[in-house]
Amino acid sequence: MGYSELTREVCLPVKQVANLRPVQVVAVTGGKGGVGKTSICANLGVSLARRGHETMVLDADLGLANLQFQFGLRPRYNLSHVIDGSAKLEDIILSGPAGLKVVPGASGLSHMACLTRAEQAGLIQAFSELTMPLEYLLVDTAAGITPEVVSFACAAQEVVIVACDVPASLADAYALIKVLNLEHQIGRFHLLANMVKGPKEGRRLYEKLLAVTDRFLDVLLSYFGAIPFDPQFHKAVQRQRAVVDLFPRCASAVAFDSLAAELTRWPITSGPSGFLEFFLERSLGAASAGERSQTG
Ligand SMILES: Nc1ncnc2c1ncn2[C@@H]1O[C@H](COP(=O)(O)OP(=O)(O)OP(=O)(O)O)[C@@H](O)[C@H]1O
Repeated sequence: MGYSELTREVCLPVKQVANLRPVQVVAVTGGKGGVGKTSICANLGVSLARRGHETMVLDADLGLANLQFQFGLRPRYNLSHVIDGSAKLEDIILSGPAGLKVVPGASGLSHMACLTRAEQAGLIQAFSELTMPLEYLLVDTAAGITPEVVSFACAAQEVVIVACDVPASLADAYALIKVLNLEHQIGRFHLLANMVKGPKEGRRLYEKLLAVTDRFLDVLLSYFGAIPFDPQFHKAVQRQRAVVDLFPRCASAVAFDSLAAELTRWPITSGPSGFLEFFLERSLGAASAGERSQTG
């Protein structure tokens, strides 16, 4: 099915794909630019893939995509071709390190940064058509609190907030959590502290944010973990390689491996969330299979 048909179909009831397992969809966001969302998505994705999990990363920074550069990939087709109908989603997926699947976004196309709601919905819905085996989808969002960032966060089951220990990052992280909670009823977030000096600083950063969210919002903010500031990390980014691939024993690579292990312990929430979701059919399929096994 082409993209335009999907866009037209988006308000219709979805069909169920019962035999495919649900996909854990994790949005990586943070409000402030430059806190490390893209490189975290890339390295967490490779770490999950290296642990043997079928993993895909999606560059959802629609106007200024750069996830593919983390792997030195030069895609011919990207999401803009899916949206204009000249390519299908499955045809633009690239293979990265350890078999990681990479969905390249478009760069330098201003119209991509302001998709209509129907286009955003069609894009999210297009993932439900993929029939390949998949366990994790990591969604690298743009900076800011734009309608796209909000749509992609709402379409994921888990939202990871990346923050650094600078006032602007903490303020933006709080503002994003507030908007997602008060305007979109998202109640569960995971804090990932990046570029910290050590584990204690990561935890302190979490506690600072928690003090504010506990005081003013009704949300569950859990601590995902920390990634240290690591010159090797930056070196790997400059060489367009994943740090977990290039320097697997350096401090940040070790942190990514434990974060990947931690992520695999998160329960998969299946069943409709009330929002348009990535892989909705698989989720509905799993929910109805669960009902069948309970009643059967
Ligand atoms: N833990 C770290 N140690 C050292 N450098 C880091 C670390 N995390 C990120 N960086 C560096 O910070 C810069 C910004 O990272 P990145 O592009 O991933 O951020 P971003 O949040 O995706 O940015 P944008 O909002 O522009 O999309 C990169 O040069 C990256 O190498």
